[in-house]
Amino acid sequence: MSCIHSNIILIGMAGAGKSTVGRLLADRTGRPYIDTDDLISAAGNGTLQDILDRDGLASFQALEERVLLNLSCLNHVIATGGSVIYSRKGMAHLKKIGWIVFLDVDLDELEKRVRNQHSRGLINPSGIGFDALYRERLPLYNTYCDLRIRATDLSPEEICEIIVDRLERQADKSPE
Ligand SMILES: Nc1ncnc2c1ncn2[C@@H]1O[C@H](COP(=O)(O)OP(=O)(O)OP(=O)(O)O)[C@@H](O)[C@H]1O
Ligand SMILES: O=C(O)C1=C[C@@H](O)[C@@H](O)[C@H](O)C1
Ligand SMILES: [Mg+2]
Repeated sequence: MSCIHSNIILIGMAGAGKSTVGRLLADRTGRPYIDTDDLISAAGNGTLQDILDRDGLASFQALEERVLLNLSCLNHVIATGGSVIYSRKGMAHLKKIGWIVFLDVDLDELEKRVRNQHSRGLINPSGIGFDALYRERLPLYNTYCDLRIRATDLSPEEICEIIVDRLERQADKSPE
């Protein structure tokens, strides 16, 4: 989908900076900001880890899918949870309503940022280590994205400017 009038949707691993960049990008582009993790927390009455511990993985993923399918906004910035790529239906819906940007951060940097792997509601269906989880997910993030940003050595502000620049170039190309 064209990015001009649609949502800008950030995907990537836990710790990639989706929420940090998402808030900046919302301010910079004057779009409202939504974080699907907040919607899951509200719908599930607890932190992500509470919901996982209380209801189990399958229920968490069903709730996440419902949250994604219920998104009907336009022109928002949407930060997602790292696990959205496990929902085929959810991702098909996101592709319809927005322009998907993958924040691609190297494993070494993610490991430095994600210290609380066992309490942050990490979705790990195969029960593997963080490095294997990264390798399992990488092809999925790449498959679903419209734009990939190699974000490892960039500040949130620099990432935000790259996205804005792409948006503006897209706007220049569109017919009146
Ligand atoms: N570009 C960046 N450079 C350095 N640190 C960053 C960058 N972006 C985010 N961070 C830091 O990394 C951590 C994780 O960021 P953030 O919560 O935005 O990630 P996320 O992708 O939303 O993760 P999750 O999937 O868990 O919601 C935070 O401590 C944040 O300050
Ligand atoms: O990457 C993940 O599996 C997730 C990380 C959490 O921060 C949340 O975004 C959500 O629980 C999924
Ligand atoms: Mg986040």
